[in-house]
This record gives sequence, structure tokens and C-alpha cells, in this order.
Amino acid sequence: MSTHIGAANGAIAERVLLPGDPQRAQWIAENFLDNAVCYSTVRGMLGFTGSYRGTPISAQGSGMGMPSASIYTHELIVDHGVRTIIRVGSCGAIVDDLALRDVIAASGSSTDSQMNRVRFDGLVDYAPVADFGLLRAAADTADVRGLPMRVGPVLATDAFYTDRPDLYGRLARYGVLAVEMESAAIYTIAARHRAQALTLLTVSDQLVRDEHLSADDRERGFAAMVELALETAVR
Ligand SMILES: O=P(O)(O)O[C@H]1O[C@H](CO)[C@@H](O)[C@H]1O
Ligand SMILES: O=c1cc[nH]c(=O)[nH]1
Repeated sequence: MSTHIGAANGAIAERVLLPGDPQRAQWIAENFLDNAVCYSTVRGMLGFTGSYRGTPISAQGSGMGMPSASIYTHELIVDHGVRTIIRVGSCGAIVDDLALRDVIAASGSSTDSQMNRVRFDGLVDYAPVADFGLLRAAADTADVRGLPMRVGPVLATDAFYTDRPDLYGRLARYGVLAVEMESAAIYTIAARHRAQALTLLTVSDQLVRDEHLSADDRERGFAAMVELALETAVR
């Protein structure tokens, strides 16, 4: 039994949707999965297993930030045998040609976290990237569904409330689309254990124009992204 998830062996499917918000995990389970059962309420970080078009799928909250997401990613893969993780998160767009509710697939993830500096003794700036097979499957699925999806790099930051908003402008000039708080750690841990990971994001904040979705939208407003993630997971 895992330390933080605390689920029994076999309770979690090999394919997991991983939102930061545990209430989003519950919303996914109740609205998109068949016969969903809650396998964990530990720390309120809810996890559910059900099926989508006949394939077992779990939805697990990961919390906010890389320390929390690292714990859930590690336990899912190492303790529960998960092979495919698709993060379904919210993000702040830092370029002006993205709008609220647009969907992004994070091809790579720059980070201001020190986790990988520690991991590689500060000798290498490791480049966390999406699993190419999953990314290609998501892009193909988005095409088939007629869902516009931007593919590009994001920033995974430790600080939601930053003292350095100027860095967002500089990153945008280098092609970075948006900021969120987990993808770099998820990509790194998945790569370490030879699992597949992809981060899909919905724009909840347009930081260039100071536009924002409500808390309710962040919890229950991301159906297009969740359907894309589920279709990608079962391909
Ligand atoms: O909506 P989730 O998946 O939690 O993701 C984003 O929202 C949180 C910040 O509001 C951070 O976890 C960030 O990465
Ligand atoms: O990390 C995040 C997530 C959503 N919106 C932001 O501005 N930042």
C-alpha cells in the first residue's frame, strides 16, 4: 500500500488522468467514467477508478506544485504500476494569441524548480519533455475531433504569485506559451521510470490581458480537454 495514496494493489488503472485539483478528479469520475469507485480520500487528494469506452481509467488529484505532484506521480508509477499519465490542468497564458479556454499540449517544460538541479548535481539542465507517442496521439485525436490545440513549451513554476512577472515576457519571446506548476516534475519522474506522460492544459488565466476564469470553471469547465485526454489515453 502506498504511503500517500494509500490504495490497495490493483485499485488504480494503468492509465491515469492527473488533475491538480482533487475536486476535478471527482468531477471527471462522476461525469466521464463508467462505474467509478473512489479508492482514496487520504488528505482529501481524491482518486477514482472506472472505465472509459471499456478501458479502465483512474482520475487522481495531484495537488498544487511540484513537491506534491512528485509524490503522486512517484507512487502511481512505482507503487501502483501506472504506465500512462495525462495531466489535465489549468494554466496562465503568457502569449497574447491564446484565449481563455484554449487547450494546450505541453511538448516540453522549462522550470524554475531546483529539483532537477539536485537530481543532476547542478551539472546538467535536464529538459523534461512529453512522451512523443502520447503527444502525437493527442494531436491526432484533437484533429479528428476538430478541437484546436496548441502544442508548445510551458513553464512549470514553484510560485503562483511571482515577484518576477517580467520573466514571463522573456520566456514568451523564446516560444513558451503558458505557465503552470507541475509538468516538469511529472515528465521527469515518468521518464526516470520509463512511463509515458503528457500534460494537457486549459487556459484559465490570460496573463497578458488580465482575464480569468472562475473557481467553478477551473473545477468543472474543462470538458473538451478531459474528453481529449480520455480519447488519447485509450488509443
Ligand atoms: O488546475 P491545476 O491542475 O491545479 O493546475 C494549475 O492550477 C494550480 C494553481 O492555481 C496549479 O496546480 C497549477 O499548475
Ligand atoms: O499555475 C498557474 C495556473 C493557472 N493560472 C496561472 O496563472 N498559473
